[in-house]
Amino acid sequence: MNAYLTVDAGLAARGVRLAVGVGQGERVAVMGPNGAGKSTLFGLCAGLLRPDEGRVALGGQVLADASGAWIPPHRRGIALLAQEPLLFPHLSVLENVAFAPRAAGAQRGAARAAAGRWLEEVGASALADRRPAELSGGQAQRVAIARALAAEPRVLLLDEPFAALDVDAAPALRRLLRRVLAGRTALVITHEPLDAHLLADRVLVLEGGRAAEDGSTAEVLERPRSRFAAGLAGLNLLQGIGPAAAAGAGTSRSSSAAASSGTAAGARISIEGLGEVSGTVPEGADQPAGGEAAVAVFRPADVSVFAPHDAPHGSPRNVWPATVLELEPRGAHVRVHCAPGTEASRPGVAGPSAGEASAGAGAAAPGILADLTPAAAAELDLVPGAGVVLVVKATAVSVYAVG
Ligand SMILES: Nc1ncnc2c1ncn2[C@@H]1O[C@H](COP(=O)(O)OP(=O)(O)OP(=O)(O)O)[C@@H](O)[C@H]1O
Repeated sequence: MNAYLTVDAGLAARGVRLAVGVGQGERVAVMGPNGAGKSTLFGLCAGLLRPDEGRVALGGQVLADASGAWIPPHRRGIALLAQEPLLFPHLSVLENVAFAPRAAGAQRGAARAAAGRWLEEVGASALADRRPAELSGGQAQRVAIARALAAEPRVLLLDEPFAALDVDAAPALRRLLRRVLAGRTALVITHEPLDAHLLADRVLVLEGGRAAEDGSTAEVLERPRSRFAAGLAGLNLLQGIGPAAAAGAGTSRSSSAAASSGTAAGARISIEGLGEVSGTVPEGADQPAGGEAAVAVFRPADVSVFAPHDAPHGSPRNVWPATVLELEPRGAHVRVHCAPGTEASRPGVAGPSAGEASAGAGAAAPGILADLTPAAAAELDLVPGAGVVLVVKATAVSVYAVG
């Protein structure tokens, strides 16, 4: 791996084993559910944790390895910006920022001059003489950013930089970070897809202590491979497998099947509890192969909901009986959470048993979200437990291999 920062390391006690490379000047959004290993990744980089497997290296220098090599945190050239600003309460804002160049050996005057420049950079010059207790959350975070940058770090680690801020303070800080992170090597833990788009070139999704997805921000959020990333992007994602070789289609299924039809590459995948799902293979994605892992991805807004007796028939549509689990008002629309399957499953659509359906999302049959107008939801008289039929056109479903 030709990377500037390399974390090919693990901590067995935490069930974390990561192999991640970050290029110089690359900005990576680190995302994942609670306990996925995001903080552990930061701890390994910053020198707060020692790996018991593998190594962490920066610019060709080993920072830590399982055999005991160890560069202490303050000599790594890695700055960690925590959720809380963590300023020294007894120092002025200027002195807080000057602390980093001072610690690196700069003379007092030079350190204060550098601090002044960084405060200007983050738009906080007017705060120079205040104490941290006299700052708002947003102001304190600006000062913390100036202090992190004043250390001239080789790598900047930001742990949910807006988490502790008022919603009002976040947009300005987001703009500031977008500007100051340009061209820097940075990792940002965030739960916000917006931040992944604005602050990062790449998204790394961790799940269960492993990297589950790693790709350009657009790729991961527009063509997710995991349910977690699909959820971030506000998309439905059903996991399945490519079809067994279709009758008469030979054994090798490739994009030639679609190419020969002269239309967008169409494909079907099999989903446990739902049966076959039809969709199209997006440009650049891989055609699902027989028996290999594949996903079907579609927007909640593309899911139509019908009363059971009103459902339209015929291809090229996906038609799934389902049970309403929950209605979630979301301003201009209502998000309907559904579990596919009812006792009265339609012929040709293999629904899960009622028991599976009531287990809801996360069970064998995954949950499906549909966005309706409030008027449509009212007209259908939707309530939790109601039986419905979900219909999604094949053209609205992306299917692709994720193996
Ligand atoms: N101090 C600790 N001691 C032992 N195990 C820990 C400790 N902190 C975290 N873990 C475990 O290590 C694993 C990774 O946790 P980590 O804190 O890195 O996840 P995270 O993605 O940062 O989660 P969150 O979003 O909740 O902060 C989890 O299984 C967690 O339970």
